[in-house]
Amino acid sequence: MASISKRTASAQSFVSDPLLQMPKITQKFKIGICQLKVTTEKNVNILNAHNLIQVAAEQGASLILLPEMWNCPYSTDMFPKFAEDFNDIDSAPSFLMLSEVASSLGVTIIGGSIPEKDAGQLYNTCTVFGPKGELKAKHRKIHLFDMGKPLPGEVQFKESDSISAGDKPTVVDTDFGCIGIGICHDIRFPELAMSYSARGAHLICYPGAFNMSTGAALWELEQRTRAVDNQLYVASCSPSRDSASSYIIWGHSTLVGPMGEIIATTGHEEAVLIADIDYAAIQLARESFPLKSQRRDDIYQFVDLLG
Ligand SMILES: NC(=O)CC(=O)C(=O)O
Repeated sequence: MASISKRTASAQSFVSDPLLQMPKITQKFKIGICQLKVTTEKNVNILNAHNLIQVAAEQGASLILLPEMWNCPYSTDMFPKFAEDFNDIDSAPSFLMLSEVASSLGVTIIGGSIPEKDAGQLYNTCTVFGPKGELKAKHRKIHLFDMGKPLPGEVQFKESDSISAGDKPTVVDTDFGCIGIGICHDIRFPELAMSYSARGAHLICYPGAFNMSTGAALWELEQRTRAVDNQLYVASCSPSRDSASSYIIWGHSTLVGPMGEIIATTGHEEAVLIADIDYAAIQLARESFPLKSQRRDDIYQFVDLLG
């Protein structure tokens, strides 16, 4: 509890070239991706997340990623019931558990997302904790999952029925590189990934909960595209599948390398995926395909209004 008041929010770091920053960070490490089973009992979900974070750390992971909405079923009527106010940490057990387990295990946690309540609004929010349990960043999902015409056989979903959209991109400096955060539908916006790359991201983490049709069609494709276009690592983490729920989740949490290659993936059951990241692969990809210097800014330009 005492460490909470010392937390600092220091997202939004702006690094011009990730390769120049490499000596200051750990370049080779294991990521642990916890594809968690989510139930209708919040306390069960918290205990389960705690246990699987511990398993990931015991298997050597120093950076641990959780799924979108890991403390709550992915359903707009559930979000208000499971939401936590991070300004009132005594009533925010999910938030508190992440801080405490990061500190007790000495790991960095990209905390998936949970419903956050703040000033009468709800957000779909990812928190990032450093190895002393300090809150390093908070990302509120920017692009809400409001389906237009559903894909054949698909359920309709309108996230904005209960959630408000965030209004800031999030790039955070950690001991394990500069990490951009997007939540699920955020992955469909290449401009966000490009802006993270331009700010020096080595890795973009996407907690997500694609469903059976969007997952089969697009989950892997979107991750590989964001990775290869930006020549960086992409990690995704989904809840596991519950075939009895109203929104059936695809699963298949994955790590993709900077050439768009799948380094590790899993099926739809609960799993702890451990995979190696080596940022030297970013340099290799960029040496083979020096896209940055080959860009034709005289013909087209990417304008990052916040950059
Ligand atoms: N949770 C989501 O944002 C779901 C999504 O994007 C999808 O395609 O499914």
